[in-house]
Amino acid sequence: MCTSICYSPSDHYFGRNLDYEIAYGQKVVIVPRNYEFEYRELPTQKSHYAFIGVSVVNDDYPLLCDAINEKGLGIAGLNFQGPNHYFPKMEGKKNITSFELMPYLLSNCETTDDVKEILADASILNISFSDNLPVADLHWILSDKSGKSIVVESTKSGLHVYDNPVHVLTNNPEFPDQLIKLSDYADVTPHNPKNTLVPNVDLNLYSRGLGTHHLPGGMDSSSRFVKVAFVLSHAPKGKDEAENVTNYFHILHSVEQPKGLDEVEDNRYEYTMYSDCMNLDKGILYFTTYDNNRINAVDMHKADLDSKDLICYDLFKKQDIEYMN
Ligand SMILES: C[C@H](CCC(=O)NCCS(=O)(=O)O)[C@H]1CC[C@H]2[C@@H]3CC[C@@H]4C[C@H](O)CC[C@]4(C)[C@H]3C[C@H](O)[C@]12C
Repeated sequence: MCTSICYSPSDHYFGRNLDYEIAYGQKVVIVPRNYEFEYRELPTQKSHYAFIGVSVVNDDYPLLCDAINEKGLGIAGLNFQGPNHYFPKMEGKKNITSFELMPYLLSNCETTDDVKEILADASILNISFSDNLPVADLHWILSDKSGKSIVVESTKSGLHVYDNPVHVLTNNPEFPDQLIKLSDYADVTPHNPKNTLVPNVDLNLYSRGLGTHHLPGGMDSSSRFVKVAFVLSHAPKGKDEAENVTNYFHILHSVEQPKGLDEVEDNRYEYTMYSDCMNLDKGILYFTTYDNNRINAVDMHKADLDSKDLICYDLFKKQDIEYMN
């Protein structure tokens, strides 16, 4: 499972929890403007917008999990096994493979409106990157620095682009169904509830936080969708970057998966491998990992963005405890 959000207190902060049981050796990667992209069915691009994100690097190619570009557009891919369907090559359409979608959109778009325009005549091509890598069944959330979010899903009925008013995405079911389920929790509130159950009885409201009593807490995709939508929509605005980044991680970590709770096969558990927070306005990527709670950061603007070569930084690090005595 995964969870992605866009938090917009003033600047816009985009990113995700990557929850899985297999580490693919992800790194923080900067793709500079002159790194050449050869696409399977689209013209080669010698230069494009620069971007930064978390990526598997295979044969010097960035297989992105999530990233933002220098114009303030962010995109993350989340598992969508089941409803997902990619297509054979379609004449008269832009055929984009699923692993090319993120780099292609980040290379060419500034906003989610640009993305809608580019995808109007596109189809997601059912081709794997190489014989030893599976085709990943994904859907995508995109946000931009105007604060808009959209979701892109390719299903048997075609390619769909939805406006995303709650600025969150998890996994199945299809996005419109996730939105409908929110209604079941419409009365969840940060306030202590008013007793409308037995109004003439003086109930002892025995705890703080009873307004959230019915908030789901499961590891499953719809529970995380509802919970993070609630946490995000009530998150305070910080007064500076550090406070906003701190708030952001508290929102995402409210739906993180500790090891041991989500068994995917005998004795194998999915857990939150990393969480990242990318400032769409400033081009900075912050991250924490399962084994390292410290917030680490990479600023794309401190790198040579006119280069031709990928720039990589380690993501998975050891725990870093400050012993005080
Ligand atoms: C596993 C992750 C989703 C996590 C998630 O949502 N877990 C819910 C499980 S569930 O919903 O409970 O079943 C996804 C998200 C992005 C993916 C990479 C995208 C690039 C590349 C595409 C290639 O084609 C295959 C290899 C490749 C490196 C991909 C590996 C893997 O697929 C990644 C990491």
